[in-house]
Amino acid sequence: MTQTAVKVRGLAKRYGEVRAVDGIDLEIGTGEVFAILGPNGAGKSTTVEILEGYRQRDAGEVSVLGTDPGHPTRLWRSRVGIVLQTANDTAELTVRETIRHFAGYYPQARDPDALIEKVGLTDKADKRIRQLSGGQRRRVDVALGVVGNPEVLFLDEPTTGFDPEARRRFWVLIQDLAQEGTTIVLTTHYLDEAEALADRVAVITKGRVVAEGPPATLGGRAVAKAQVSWLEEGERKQLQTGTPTRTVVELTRRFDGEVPELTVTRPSLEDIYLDLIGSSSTEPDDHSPAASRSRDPR
Ligand SMILES: Nc1ncnc2c1ncn2[C@@H]1O[C@H](COP(=O)(O)OP(=O)(O)OP(=O)(O)O)[C@@H](O)[C@H]1O
Repeated sequence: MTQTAVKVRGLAKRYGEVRAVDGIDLEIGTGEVFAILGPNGAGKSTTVEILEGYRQRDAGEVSVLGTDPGHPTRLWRSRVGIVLQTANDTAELTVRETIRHFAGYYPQARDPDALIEKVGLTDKADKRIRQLSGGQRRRVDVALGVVGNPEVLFLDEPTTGFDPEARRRFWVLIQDLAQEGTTIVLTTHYLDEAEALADRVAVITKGRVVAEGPPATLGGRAVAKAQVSWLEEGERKQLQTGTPTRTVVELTRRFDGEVPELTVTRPSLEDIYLDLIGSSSTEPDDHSPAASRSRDPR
């Protein structure tokens, strides 16, 4: 890791009796894409909202770009990008008007039309926000999160409601931003998204980090046993093995060539994730604190 963009030590936050965040440590390097995974109610949004400066913590140390988000300055805010839940305060403005309007708040804003193109809304640029579909509005939200050219970008479930093509387009946008050196912190329930985008992931359950690492090696994934499966005398056979190549060689000899319906698989990120969270998922309350946040970036 080069420089540290986000540092969290012993972070804690309670809501009454609920320990939403219960001693989280994180360190995210400049330019890293970091995904926070976890079941509903695990404490992801609370953590991200504290990092964004939208929620006060009870305990712990937090630094984002060297500043405590509990005491944000105006300059710090202009260096941090946040994708808020869809708000309706610009519903009567067009996509272009909205993005131009918010670009005006930032010293080093992106070119609004280039950004509209990047999020795939060029043909909707002159439509009013209220005329857009849910997924299209979400793309406007993402555009507003990056319009200020932030050094750190926080994305809380950014692609919920996107169609598959919009998700892929969003991934390309995130990869572009990462290439430009933007540090990106995202929460997601899509494990393929974490796998495609993240350099490292942290899995949170009940307000604690239970595993952390690159998606390819998380929770011992890289050294987990492979499953070899084939068809023999009309029956599906399966074998868990740490040496799948040797097994395949033996099978090839035995069958004297092609092994019927041979597959070799290793645990997916989803398998590992489900193992990690076990039965510890907590039920969500049906409130959405983020929905009431203001979009004004000042
Ligand atoms: N404003 C609040 N008041 C009271 N309890 C809250 C509040 N916000 C969150 N909680 C509780 O804190 C816990 C963590 O919630 P949080 O929204 O951080 O989880 P999450 O991991 O983001 O969940 P999800 O995946 O469902 O968005 C949950 O038990 C939730 O019910």
